Amino acid sequence: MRPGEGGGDTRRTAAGQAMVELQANASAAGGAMVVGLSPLSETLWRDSKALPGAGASALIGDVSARLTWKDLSVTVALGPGKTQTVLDELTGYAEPGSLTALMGPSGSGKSTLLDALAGRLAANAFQTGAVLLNGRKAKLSFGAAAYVTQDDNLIGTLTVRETIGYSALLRLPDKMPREDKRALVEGTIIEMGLQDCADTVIGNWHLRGVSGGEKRRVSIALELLMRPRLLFLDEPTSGLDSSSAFFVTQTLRGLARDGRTVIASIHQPSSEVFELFDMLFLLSGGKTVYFGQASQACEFFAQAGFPCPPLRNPSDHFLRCVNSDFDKVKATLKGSMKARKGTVLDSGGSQASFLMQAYTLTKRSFINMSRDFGYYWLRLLIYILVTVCIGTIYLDVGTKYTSILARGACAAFVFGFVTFMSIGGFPSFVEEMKVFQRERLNGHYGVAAFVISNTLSATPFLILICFLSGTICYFMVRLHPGFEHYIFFVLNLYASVTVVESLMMVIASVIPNFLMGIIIGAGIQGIFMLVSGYFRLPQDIPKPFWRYPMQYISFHYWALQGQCQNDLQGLVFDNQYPDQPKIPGDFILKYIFQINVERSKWIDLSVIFSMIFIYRILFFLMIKVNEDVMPWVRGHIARKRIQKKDSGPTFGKTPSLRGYVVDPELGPNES
Ligand SMILES: Nc1ncnc2c1ncn2[C@@H]1O[C@H](COP(=O)(O)OP(=O)(O)OP(=O)(O)O)[C@@H](O)[C@H]1O
Repeated sequence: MRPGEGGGDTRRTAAGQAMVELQANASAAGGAMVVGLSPLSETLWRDSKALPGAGASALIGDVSARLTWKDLSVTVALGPGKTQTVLDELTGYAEPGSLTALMGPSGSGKSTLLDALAGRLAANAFQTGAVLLNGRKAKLSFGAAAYVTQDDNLIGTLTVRETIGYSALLRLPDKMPREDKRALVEGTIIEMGLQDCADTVIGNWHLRGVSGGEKRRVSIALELLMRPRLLFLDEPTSGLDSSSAFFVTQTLRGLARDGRTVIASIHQPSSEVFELFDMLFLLSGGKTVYFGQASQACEFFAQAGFPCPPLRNPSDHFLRCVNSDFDKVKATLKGSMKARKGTVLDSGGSQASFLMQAYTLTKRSFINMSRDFGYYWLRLLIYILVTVCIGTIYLDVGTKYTSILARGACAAFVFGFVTFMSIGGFPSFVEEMKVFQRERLNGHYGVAAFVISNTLSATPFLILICFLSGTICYFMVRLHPGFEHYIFFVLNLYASVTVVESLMMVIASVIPNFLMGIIIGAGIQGIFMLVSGYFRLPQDIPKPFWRYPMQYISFHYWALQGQCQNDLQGLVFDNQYPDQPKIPGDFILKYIFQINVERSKWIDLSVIFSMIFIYRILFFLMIKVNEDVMPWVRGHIARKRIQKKDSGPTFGKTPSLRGYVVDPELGPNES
């Protein structure tokens, strides 16, 4: 039995079994029914733009996707006046029910061709030529076509079933009954052969989960939920051992046999994997080397004088040989390009409402955090440990003369270093950010739902962490006695930790890279700490830049100002010498710590809460800017570069295929 399988969830197992039977019945009936769905869902299923055609039969016929591309060229802008032709006048097609392999040496343009066909080229890349869907020019978008990237961006703490289940809730229409969504999830699990690991977690750095091949299949399953008619996969077998690669490709072949059009870029498949492909598009230096039946490629190469030696893997052989018989391919294709005009594929993003998205994202994020040892449990432990250390060092700090500095240092450490530890949540934010980008819950609502869910899901954990560690610290150090002072201390701690989290999320939205994000986050916080008023007194901090505006945008400054007031105001301290009068806290605040006692500590706290709000808005805006504005800016810059290049000298032209001499044993050499 696999970990997590348990055997307790008999209902699910029964549902799975039912789906197998239903699928078998459906196949027996020629695939004429949409398996396991109620009449309402069946109608929704057929009517919905996002769910075009489920099951084998629905895909074949008027909703099938026939993709053709003609004289497709892609040029990328590399720098001022520098461009590169990555794809050079490629022509080809992909039929419904077929599995097409895009093959070629590294850098030959496989991923670029896949991106161009899927309509997701980088902003600095420009495409000419036509990509036709069922004989018409159409923008391929989410829902009509699915794209599985090389990276499996999944949440490591969720099981396979949960991962697919949440994705279904996030994207399928609210009107579809839950049981039908569940049936669809179970059907997809079966379709992708994931039954055995359905209750196993995906896995992450500290959690052993499903295998690499199973992860790939989960990524494909997530895209299949929307029943796309066209499926693009970028190197679906990369990083897999030969048996996993075979199984993944076999699954893709099964999906193609259900009437889908499946196109996958693949580097160097084994002969068994290669045999599973129907069509082969072989590229070299951005040009077509071979396009046709994969099974006839060996013969084609043999006729051209490059027979595949016995026992050699055909794909190895093809990659070594380069054939320039492009005209023949073009002629073969001429007829197929005149295919009758068919249905325009509808596009559509998530069909779930804003509330459903916000609710599902919050629940999923909450479950993820509660299972994520690093984000929550380890952090809780370290917070408690550190606050016990603080409590021991400043134990019963008292009101002696030396306690004045001790109280200030204690506050600076708690609101500087302890809140700084919130940076530990960054890997979790990056993971969620990447999953969000894969899910493409586009539009203002999708982004708003993501931002809200992030805030809501983290709140209970942060409250608990701050309540526990704040209470330990407050009572061990014996800070200013009184309920109001205790509550202020805990709230100030909560606000400070949350504001750091919010800042880190803004950083994650711009730089979704663990190491870089943590270094940048640590740097920003270090600077904020420096101007907090503890390391240099507030009025001594140089005015331009450091005081205005840096000090005022540093949340450490507001947290420390508030806490010092909370801790010292109303207390009386011993003087340096016993014969001198006692020193009131207000005097210390005003003349030693240079704190404005006229301003209420609650105002300081409100400023931090406002900062949390501002950071969340900034988080929303950054995602929108990244989604909507940045591609436009990059595209504009690249266009300018290409225009400059066109009027200047030529650089970086891809070498012509005709410039190659082919040695059947050694492969191509440039002459
Ligand atoms: N947006 C881009 N900007 C700059 N160069 C690009 C861009 N897209 C592709 N290229 C260049 O085009 C060439 C082909 O890249 P592509 O990723 O399509 O190749 P590939 O065949 O998929 O390679 P691999 O098998 O190594 O992934 C490479 O030299 C790459 O650097």
